[in-house]
Amino acid sequence: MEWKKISVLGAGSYGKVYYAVKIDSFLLRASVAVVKCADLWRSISLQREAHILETLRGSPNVVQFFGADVSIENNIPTYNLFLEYACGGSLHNLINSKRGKMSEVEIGFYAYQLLKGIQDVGLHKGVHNTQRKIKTILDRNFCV
Ligand SMILES: Nc1ncnc2c1ncn2[C@@H]1O[C@H](COP(=O)(O)OP(=O)(O)OP(=O)(O)O)[C@@H](O)[C@H]1O
Repeated sequence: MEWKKISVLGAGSYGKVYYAVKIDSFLLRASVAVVKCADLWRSISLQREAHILETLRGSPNVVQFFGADVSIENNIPTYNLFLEYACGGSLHNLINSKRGKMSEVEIGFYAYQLLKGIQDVGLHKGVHNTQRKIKTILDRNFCV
């Protein structure tokens, strides 16, 4: 059973981000994920991200890490990092869609969850001393 890349969600400096599905025809079940892809030779930042997310598995305010592998795409070894799909898009896009205007209640709502996520990252020994970048993406309930 393989993940099938369906569409491009975005891109980072390392490569592209895809929406992907995996169909289990035996159990009649479909799973969705996000796949971040980079040429293997320039995937060090993604590998580091995988390591950090691995140590944060189970944290409710951090996107879940499903695993990583290497595949051959157009004869090029490609590193794939599989993540929980956050269907709400990025907090940055949400703020832009509101032309930068948010109520105090909304700001408090997102700030609280953001701080909870940062706390999870900060509490984890494995992430200590690692340069951290926090990306805020939203789930279907518009929670960080
Ligand atoms: N788990 C996810 N669920 C939904 N969309 C995602 C997810 N992860 C990333 N994306 C989408 O892909 C885009 C790029 O992702 P990513 O966070 O890796 O890039 P970046 O942080 O902008 O890049 P860089 O790390 O090079 O600065 C995001 O802006 C977002 O739209």
